[in-house]
Amino acid sequence: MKLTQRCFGNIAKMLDFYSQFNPSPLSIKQFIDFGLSACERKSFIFLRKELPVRLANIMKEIHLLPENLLRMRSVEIVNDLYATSFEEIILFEKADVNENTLDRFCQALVKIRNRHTDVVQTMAQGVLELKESHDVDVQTENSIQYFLDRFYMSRISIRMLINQHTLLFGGVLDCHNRHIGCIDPYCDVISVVKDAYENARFLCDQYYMASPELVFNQHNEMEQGNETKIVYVPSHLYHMLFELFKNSMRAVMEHCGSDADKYPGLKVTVVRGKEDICVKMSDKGGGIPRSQTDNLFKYMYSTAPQPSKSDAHTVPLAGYGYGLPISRLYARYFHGDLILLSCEGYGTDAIIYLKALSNEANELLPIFNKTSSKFYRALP
Ligand SMILES: CS(=O)(=O)N1CCC(Oc2ccc(-c3c(C(=O)NC[C@H]4CC[C@H](C(=O)O)CC4)noc3-c3cc(Cl)c(O)cc3O)cc2)CC1
Repeated sequence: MKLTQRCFGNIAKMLDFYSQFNPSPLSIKQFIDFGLSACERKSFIFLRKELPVRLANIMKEIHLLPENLLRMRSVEIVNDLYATSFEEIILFEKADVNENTLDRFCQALVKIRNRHTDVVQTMAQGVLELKESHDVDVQTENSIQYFLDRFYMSRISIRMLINQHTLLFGGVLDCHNRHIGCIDPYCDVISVVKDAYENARFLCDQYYMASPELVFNQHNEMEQGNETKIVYVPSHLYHMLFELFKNSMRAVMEHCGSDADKYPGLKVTVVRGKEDICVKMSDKGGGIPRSQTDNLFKYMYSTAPQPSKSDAHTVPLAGYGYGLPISRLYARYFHGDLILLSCEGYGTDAIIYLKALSNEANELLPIFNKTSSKFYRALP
């Protein structure tokens, strides 16, 4: 049954109910402290309210999108996925808290996570469908940029909550694993840098038959001489670094030409300060004009026909067009950032800023309210 038919039923009332609550941001410290106490009942009671709140907040924004985007087939598919998941979660609203309920809840979370696996690509397809069927003015493009940043941030946060619960209580316990859910309390930044480099280098070698070397150093202002560790989600850090390495390698190889006998290395500097941990990646890939830098973060600018699976090996370093904007969302999710400083004619520095202290690394969550609604209301 399509969303529209369901929307006139009970779901519309429940959406209004849950969207009146603001999402409750958690810090990495709270995730860790909760994970160490590991009480499944408490987690269930928190999530059976918080997940519908986060889903309802972003669903209300989806419904405010410009008609011509909302009617794109792929956007309708995403809309229905969210409605289905919302309906499944609110079934637990008044459930008895017992073993059976807790098991069914875990299973429901896994089912929801799997259902939403391809949402990034599906939404990108929706944007492509809009570009190919309508003229998109600057105002609409800006509203799509605003919405997608909030939509993907919401998705990152919902998957974080689901992953923590299913990893902590989903049954596969590995007592040798020091991770708390998907968080590593002692994440070694340099080892994630090396992992991301090796995987990006593999793709670069496949396509260009060569790749730039990695040169790295670290400076620990707080514990001189010690390696930089952070309480963080390694997979988030890896995603950001892998994207930046692909971009730097592509720039260097294209700038120097694939017949060069030597390529300028990629320099990575990791700095542990009092408040920030910075990971700076510097390349001599020729850089981009300042006038073009912002475009690299634009979903509409970079949305291109998705490489088919068979093409994936032909242009391995080009993403679906969302790699960089979503990497910036991962950095911002726990109150960090990702910035580009390019010098046209020379090269580009990309800096990832992360919060050094886990109690300052708070989730940054989109909130549906009059302000955000106004942003959409002006749209045609
Ligand atoms: C949306 S996405 O996330 O999916 N994604 C964004 C990334 C894009 O691929 C790339 C990759 C590299 C570059 C690039 C160039 C470059 O290409 N210069 C040469 C052109 C300079 C303008 C010039 C013009 O004026 O048009 C035409 C040549 N120079 O410096 C970089 C660079 C960029 C990033 Cl972000 C970086 O981290 C490191 C870098 O060295 C650009 C684009 C795929 C899509």
